[in-house]
Amino acid sequence: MEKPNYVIVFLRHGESTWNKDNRFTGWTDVPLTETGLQEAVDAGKLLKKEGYQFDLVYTSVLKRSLQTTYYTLFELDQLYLQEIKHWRLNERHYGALQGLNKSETAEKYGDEQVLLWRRSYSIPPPPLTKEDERYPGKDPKYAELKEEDLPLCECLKDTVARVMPLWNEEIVPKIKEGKKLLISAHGNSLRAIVKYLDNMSEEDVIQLNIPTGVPLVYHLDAELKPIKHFYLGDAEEIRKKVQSVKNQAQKK
Ligand SMILES: O=C(O)[C@@H](CO)OP(=O)(O)O
Repeated sequence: MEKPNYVIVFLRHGESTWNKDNRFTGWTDVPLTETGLQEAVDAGKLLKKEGYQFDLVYTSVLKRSLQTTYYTLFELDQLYLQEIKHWRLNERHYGALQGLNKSETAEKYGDEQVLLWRRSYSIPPPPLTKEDERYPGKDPKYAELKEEDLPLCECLKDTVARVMPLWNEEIVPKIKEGKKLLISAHGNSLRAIVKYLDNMSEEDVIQLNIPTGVPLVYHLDAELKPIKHFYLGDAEEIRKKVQSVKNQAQKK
């Protein structure tokens, strides 16, 4: 088997309160549930058991990713690590869908429309207005951002466009320095990175669903091309978790 030049681990946050309520979340800053906290602890235990240690951590600025990182690093006994919190790793902005129940939205607009909003590459959800309370320009977390960087909604293509500058300008140099990185983020910001790394087609990325709280390991060659990737944990459990993400927007 080809020996990797670099190893990087991605982690989607554990279950959030809005995952549990089955609502479109995006940039809404909701916390983890008890189950989500436990998923983060379990991810840390698993990483420890498998011998993973990190040099540096990247997270989004949303608390479900920050809480997950904290509990995971606690189990790894690596809370001392430097943690870079960056808005470019935030979840995809779900626009005016944020707050709506996914299956009720499917009842109203149909499964096909909701699948396009959730998983298509270039069809954005309906946008917010700048007057909307949910507009990121009203949130002090984003006070330093330029107006053109504040989304009203995003399709996955838009998320790729905002994640990639961080990937190329900051994360890639760190990988090349030999730093072992943990990237703690979200279902769709991780889909954006995985699409790029695996050079997935716009059609194939529709089928990509990333489960909560399961470490996703990538082995990369010298050019940072993936040699292989795999989830840590029980294959059947992971299959069920992926399936449940996929089915979230089914009509009741
Ligand atoms: O609501 C969201 O922000 C995301 C992740 O929870 O949902 P989906 O899997 O439907 O893209």
